Amino acid sequence: MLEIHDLSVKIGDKTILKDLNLKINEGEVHVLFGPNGTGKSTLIGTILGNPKYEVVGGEMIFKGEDITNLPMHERAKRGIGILFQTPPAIQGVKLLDLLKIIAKRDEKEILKMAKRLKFENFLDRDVNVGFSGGERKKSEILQLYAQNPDFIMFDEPDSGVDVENVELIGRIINEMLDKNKEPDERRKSGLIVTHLGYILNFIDADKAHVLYNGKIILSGKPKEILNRIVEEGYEGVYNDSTR
Ligand SMILES: Nc1ncnc2c1ncn2[C@@H]1O[C@H](COP(=O)(O)OP(=O)(O)OP(=O)(O)O)[C@@H](O)[C@H]1O
Repeated sequence: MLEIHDLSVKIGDKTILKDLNLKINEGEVHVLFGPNGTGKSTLIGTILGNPKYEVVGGEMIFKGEDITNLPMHERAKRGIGILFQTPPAIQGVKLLDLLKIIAKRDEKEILKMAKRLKFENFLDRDVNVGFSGGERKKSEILQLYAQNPDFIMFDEPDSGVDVENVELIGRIINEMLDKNKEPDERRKSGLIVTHLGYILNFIDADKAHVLYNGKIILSGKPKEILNRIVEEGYEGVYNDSTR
């Protein structure tokens, strides 16, 4: 679904990502770990097409098409979606009205999902205005569910969410990524940035990567990678990778 070849990205005159390679097949969910400031949000923003990030080398191929120079809305049209770390509030727009505009699913399905998220009482409120951290996450999940993109990036879906809701959100993300279907019926793919990995108890992730100083230094099974990070720290993992 998504192939990234030798991607290098700058912000201003600072190079953040260096010759990065990543391949996420249809039906796969990948996890991205890495210390603060290492370029995780930069990678997500670059895939999304945020003009703040300047691609100075390499290419991004999505569903066989080179999207490296496509504007953001064209990428969204092709099925790239995101759950932001800190989503914006939209004064004067009711959540239900926004959902109706962006929906690629039946309204009944969306209302059912709102109930599952225990969020039906928020549909008449302005989008994200005065919402708590966890409520914003639910609002964004509901918007993503309505949009139904094929490739979804999650930037710290567990930040600011309590234990009970991490489980609920994790299970819903798992379903949105087709993980409750048989492997050969899965059509969605995802990339999840998480610091603590707790949400991975509820999401069936296929592969994890460690991003360090703008490069992927290690890839493997999510639980094994997480254990290594906990045991050795990022610096230890990096030192091992250079031996
Ligand atoms: N506008 C900017 N000007 C200069 N440097 C920037 C700018 N925006 C981001 N950076 C730098 O780019 C680097 C990568 O940032 P990025 O947000 O991608 O890291 P991250 O891995 O997502 O970090 P975190 O885990 O803390 O969210 C950081 O050193 C950051 O300071």
